[in-house]
Amino acid sequence: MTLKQLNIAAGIIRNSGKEIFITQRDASSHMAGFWEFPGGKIEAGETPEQAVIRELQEEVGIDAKAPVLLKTLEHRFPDRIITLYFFLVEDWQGEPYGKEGQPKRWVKQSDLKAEEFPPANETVVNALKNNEF
Ligand SMILES: Nc1nc2c([nH]c(=O)n2[C@@H]2O[C@H](COP(=O)(O)OP(=O)(O)OP(=O)(O)O)[C@@H](O)[C@H]2O)c(=O)[nH]1
Ligand SMILES: [Mg+2]
Repeated sequence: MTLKQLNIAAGIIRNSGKEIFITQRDASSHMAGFWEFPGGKIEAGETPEQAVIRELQEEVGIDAKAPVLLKTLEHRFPDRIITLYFFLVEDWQGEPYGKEGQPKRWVKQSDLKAEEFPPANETVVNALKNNEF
């Protein structure tokens, strides 16, 4: 079996109070029940930046301005290999909400918990916790 290769762009939406907006993955999805930075698959012909802007419109209803690429990493799951592009979003229009009905919350950056996220997020979540970004 060949592994599925996916490219994903995700947005770390951070407000001026150093809180981050996270959403919970649907019960029927890959990594169900884990919390995530909203985002999704980069489509053919899209740059990672274009993808994160589109995904944030679709999933949380904001217009992200000037997302900044923080980190790119690859993670091998048993059934797939994903390349993740994590963008910091500190400037946007609108108020983020769970546009697809998904649970959401704002969490203080220092209170993020790596174990609430898919394993691929560990280094980024720990870097945020440690104020490296
Ligand atoms: N959005 C997002 N996906 C993540 C994160 N961490 C992580 O491992 N993933 C994985 O990356 C993939 C993201 O795909 P997705 O399901 O969000 O894709 P999508 O929004 O395009 O969904 P769709 O295909 O249902 O339309 C999933 O396999 C998910 O488990 C994260 O922080 N944010
Ligand atoms: Mg998604």
